[in-house]
Amino acid sequence: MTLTAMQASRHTRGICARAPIIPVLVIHDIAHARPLAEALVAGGLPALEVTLRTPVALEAIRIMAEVSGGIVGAGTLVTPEDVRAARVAGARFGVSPGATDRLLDACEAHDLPTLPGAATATEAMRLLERGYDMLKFFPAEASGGAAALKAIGAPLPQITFCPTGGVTPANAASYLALPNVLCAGGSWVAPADLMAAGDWAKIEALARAARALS
Ligand SMILES: O=C(O)C(=O)C[C@H](O)[C@H](O)COP(=O)(O)O
Repeated sequence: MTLTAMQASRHTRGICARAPIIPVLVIHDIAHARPLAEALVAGGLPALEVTLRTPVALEAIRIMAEVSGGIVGAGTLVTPEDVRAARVAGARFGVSPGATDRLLDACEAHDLPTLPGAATATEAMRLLERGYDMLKFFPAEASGGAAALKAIGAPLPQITFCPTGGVTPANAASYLALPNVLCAGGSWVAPADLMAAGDWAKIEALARAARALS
């Protein structure tokens, strides 16, 4: 089967509607995969983005996909090979910092609903032309933050975004208050030091606090 862009956006929209925050995860130790996913899901954040930035990322996706209640996706999709590997590992959605036709062709061919990245009105319009209306706004803070996204939303209200990159507990609410934002991505719910310490209870508490954002 081949996924259309509109089907993909409908799917990623559903995932983004599940919780206000999608944790952006950088996993170095495969032993962290399962307890991390369990803590985040228990804290109320079911959609998890595992970035393909570490050697164990694909194996982590495989393990986390077994955690009940979670929806595990692959981040940092850059090449068609990333898409294929993410799909084989069991990723149920993809996230990319930007978008190219080759990457989107691969996502559609492999049935991987994807949240493609855009940082400008032109990039967002190109993706909309292709049928994508649920996008990642990246890098959110460096691209002007909530003010920029609000301005983009005025002429392009049909596009919904998941801002990611520099989103923190302090600024998340300013994004989530915008009508064109469904959720935001952030790495703060799974800090490297808490993961290294195996402090899953504290990570669950961070997830719970993120879940309460609106
Ligand atoms: O690798 C990817 O595809 C990404 O998704 C990049 C992430 O969006 C940012 O690295 C998250 O940024 P922070 O929340 O500021 O740490």
